[in-house]
Amino acid sequence: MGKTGVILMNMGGPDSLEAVQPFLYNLFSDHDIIQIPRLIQKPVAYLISKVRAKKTMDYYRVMGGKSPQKEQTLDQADKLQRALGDRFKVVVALRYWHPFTEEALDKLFEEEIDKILLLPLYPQYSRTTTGSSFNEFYRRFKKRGKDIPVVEIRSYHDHPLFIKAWVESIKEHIPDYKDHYFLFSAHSLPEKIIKQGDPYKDQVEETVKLIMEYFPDQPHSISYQSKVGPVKWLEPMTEDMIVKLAEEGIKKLAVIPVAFVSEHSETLYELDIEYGKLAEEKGIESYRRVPTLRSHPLFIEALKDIVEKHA
Ligand SMILES: C=CC1=C(C)c2cc3[nH]c(cc4nc(cc5[nH]c(cc1n2)c(C)c5CCC(=O)O)C(CCC(=O)O)=C4C)c(C)c3C=C
Ligand SMILES: [Fe+2]
Ligand SMILES: [Fe+2]
Repeated sequence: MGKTGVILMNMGGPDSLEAVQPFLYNLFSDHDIIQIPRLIQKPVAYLISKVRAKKTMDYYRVMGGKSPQKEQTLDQADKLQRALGDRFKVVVALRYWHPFTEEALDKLFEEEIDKILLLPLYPQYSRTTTGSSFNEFYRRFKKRGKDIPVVEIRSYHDHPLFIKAWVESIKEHIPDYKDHYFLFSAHSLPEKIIKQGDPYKDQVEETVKLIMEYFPDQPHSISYQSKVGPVKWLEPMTEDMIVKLAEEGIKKLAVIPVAFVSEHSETLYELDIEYGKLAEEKGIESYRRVPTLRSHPLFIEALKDIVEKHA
């Protein structure tokens, strides 16, 4: 009997400054994340990536020259593999930088596999993230000509252990959390995508509602970060919210990146550096950011439970 393969899926990030432009090219070439007319998508992606790379490289320079997402995802895979044991084989497929889906499949098929589970490291489903990783998987998998059943885990935004992991992590990192206002910050999305039926916003709200059941009476709100380009994205924007809260007299703010499970430019640069500075300028005295879940034991337990229930 073969093993059950588990493919952990994430976005990936540049692992050097030289990788920033090709990483951005891969991202803007993806029709699932950005709808540029197909005929011109690749040349336009090339132009945008060339222009944007300069600014994006500045973020990564400040972060030590790379995104830590790959290391953190590999660590999650390692811990999950140990938790699941030998009947499973866990591999990592990143969408826009190494290890790509093709590399993940090579590694997976070094052994006999009789079932595949697709496990995104995006707790809330969006067709721009999870949907894109699934589509990339099927394109590559089809070419292998293997007749193996595939199970999609679309989201786990409401999984009790995922919620518990956030609750414990908030308490661990901000022991005086009761004095802080909770600002849940999630990656934004173009509003058009939500109007077309993407469940992302509803699922983010559900995650927050379930976390807040453990913190009755704690003042809190949700905002969205990291808008790209000129179209309308989900609001309120995190930076506007920080200014508004400061103006309302909030002095202690805890920012909780509820849609991310590893660190990258959006947390280490945008939340910590950019918005940290903004908060200070606006008079916030305690600006604290809860780390992403990474390999928090309860998060690994959550992933293990999700895999076992789908296996
Ligand atoms: C162009 C449109 C984009 C959409 C739609 C989008 C959705 C989306 N993204 C994440 C998570 C991450 N995005 C990251 C980087 C990043 N994202 C975009 C564009 C869109 N994202 C760009 C251009 C970039 C590169 C950085 C920049 O130039 O600003 C990252 C960080 C990667 C890393 O540093 O390792 C993450 C994580 C989600 C969850 C999401 C929709 C729900
Ligand atoms: Fe993004
Ligand atoms: Fe950003």
